[in-house]
Amino acid sequence: MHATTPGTADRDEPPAIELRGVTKRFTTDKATPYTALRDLDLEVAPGEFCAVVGPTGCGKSTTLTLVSGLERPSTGSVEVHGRRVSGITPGVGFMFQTDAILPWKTVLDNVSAGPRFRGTPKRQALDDARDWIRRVGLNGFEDRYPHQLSGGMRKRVALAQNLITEPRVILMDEPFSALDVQTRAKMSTELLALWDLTRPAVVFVTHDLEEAIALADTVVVLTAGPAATVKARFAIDLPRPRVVQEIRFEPRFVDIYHQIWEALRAEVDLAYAQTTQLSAKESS
Ligand SMILES: Nc1ncnc2c1ncn2[C@@H]1O[C@H](COP(=O)(O)OP(=O)(O)OP(=O)(O)O)[C@@H](O)[C@H]1O
Repeated sequence: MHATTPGTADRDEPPAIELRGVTKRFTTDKATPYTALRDLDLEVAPGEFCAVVGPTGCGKSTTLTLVSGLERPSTGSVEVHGRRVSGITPGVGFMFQTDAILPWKTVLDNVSAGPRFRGTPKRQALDDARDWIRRVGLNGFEDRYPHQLSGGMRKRVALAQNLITEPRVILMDEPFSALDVQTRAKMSTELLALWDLTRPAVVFVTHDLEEAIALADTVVVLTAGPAATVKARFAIDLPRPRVVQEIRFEPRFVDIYHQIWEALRAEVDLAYAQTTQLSAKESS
């Protein structure tokens, strides 16, 4: 695997995302605070698709909340496009496990809500929303309400809601984990095609190493918590465009999977051992 030249990165441009020496402690009801992350460095270039994997509870979501500005680091710095994050970061889109679409609004109103909130005139916002609804494959569903859509369709609405605002950074926390396996792979391929239209930097958190490799330019492996940090970073040299449903059968994909799994396995085992020890202690 060699270093990638992601997206449309310009040599003089600052990284899209840069975390330097980040430690994050949470205060808990116990006497000592819980250190979720320690001395974590992470850099994502403009246009780069970065997947973050690691054992359960290691701090993947916490890393995203620091980039989004929802949480502040205890020490260290977090920058987006060369600016230190303080408060909610503008120009950043989010997609989480549970979608944030409004049940009482139609698809069209959901997708146009963001631009309207930002002051785009109604007609323009509706035209742009129709364009994005078409791009995510929901032509003809503009007047449906979320409860009238399948899980995959709701994810498409959430994608359109994000992409219509043309974010330069998108943070995704297991966005497709609630979908069945086939829909999930299809959505992943569609995500790559849509990402290619505007090439935002993406940080995609997942438990699924196959999904991470199929999507990303770079896979970052975190260590088991507490005090998680970056264990290793792998550049994924699989050609694009990729069809997620098929790429996992390529011999190169299997090679890469083995290499990354070597790094990840020890952390997963450690996290598992910690959890089982903890529950044994609690039940004794
Ligand atoms: N607000 C908080 N207060 C106290 N502890 C927290 C808080 N948020 C997260 N933590 C702890 O920090 C650690 C990292 O949590 P985080 O949700 O970032 O992990 P994760 O890798 O995303 O987990 P998963 O893979 O299970 O989704 C966990 O031990 C969690 O309990």
